[in-house]
Amino acid sequence: MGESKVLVGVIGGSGLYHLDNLTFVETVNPETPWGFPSSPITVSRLPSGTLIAFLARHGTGHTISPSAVNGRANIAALKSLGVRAILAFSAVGSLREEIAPGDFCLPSQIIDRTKGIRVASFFTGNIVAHASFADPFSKKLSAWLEVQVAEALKKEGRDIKLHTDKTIVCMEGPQFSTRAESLMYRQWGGDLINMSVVPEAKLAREAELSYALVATATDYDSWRPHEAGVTAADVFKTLQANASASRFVAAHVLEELAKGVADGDLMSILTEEEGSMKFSMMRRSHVEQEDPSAAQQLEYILPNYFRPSAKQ
Ligand SMILES: CSC[C@H]1O[C@H](OP(=O)(O)O)[C@H](O)[C@@H]1O
Ligand SMILES: Nc1ncnc2[nH]cnc12
Repeated sequence: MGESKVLVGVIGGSGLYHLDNLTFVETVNPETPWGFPSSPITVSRLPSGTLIAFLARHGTGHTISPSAVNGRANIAALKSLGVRAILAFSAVGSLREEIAPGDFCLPSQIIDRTKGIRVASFFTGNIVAHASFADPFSKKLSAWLEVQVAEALKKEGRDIKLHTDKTIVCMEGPQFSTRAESLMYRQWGGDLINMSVVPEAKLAREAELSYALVATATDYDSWRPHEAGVTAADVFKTLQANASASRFVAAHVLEELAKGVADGDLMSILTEEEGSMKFSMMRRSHVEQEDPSAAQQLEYILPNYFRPSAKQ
């Protein structure tokens, strides 16, 4: 990898275990203070020369259930490579008639229905922080993606629809929802449902990384009257086609991002969240009770605040 840093990380979800058209550079498997990521990370070079990192959320053989994904290790490992922004892909159920299986979506809001069994923060020791999460996806990155994903889907040529500004429900799983839950999520304003975006988006925010989700619909979940409820077989039917469209979209988006960064006009998108944790921490400069091991762990993701010389 030499001196060059990896600017963008891609997290592949169900069905998306690798990307296309990239020049392989190396595979790395950093051990973070929170353990190893879900899969070794593939570092590749785009045609323009920019490096990107790819990580399979459920492992390359899809061996990790959504509740067992080590989100902290995944986010920390990507950050340790120099990544500033994450493009995450996810297979989702649709809670709306107009979002059909095969459609793409860039959500803007999350309803968290995970059950507290996933570790959802880097701040679990005696250093307390409350990250701002009103807008869970990076706004500039999502707005830029809207244009780029639409352009990519047009080029792809299969007339795939793109929806924006939607709300995604993240449930615990691994079982799918009941009909009553599915109907309730619609009443709550949910448009999509998955099992993965929490805590990934929360951890990315704590690590000051720009984060956006590219969701691809695989099914109508279980809210439609007179229709059978969703099964894994339904999801598998569209998974391969969605993954191939996602690879096409990723190739286009990453190349455009690399061009923009080289021209100097996109760096502000990649660094949108940088500095956002500065006033989120309850550290009091006159209190010397901070656990040095907690500070040392946090230095891995937030070196600007936790390098020994950076104590505020
Ligand atoms: C295979 S259906 C349920 C499974 O698919 C989605 O995974 P990902 O978000 O990683 O694409 C969903 O969140 C569930 O984990
Ligand atoms: N219906 C659904 N519920 C939760 N996660 C999903 N991923 C794909 N389809 C899903």
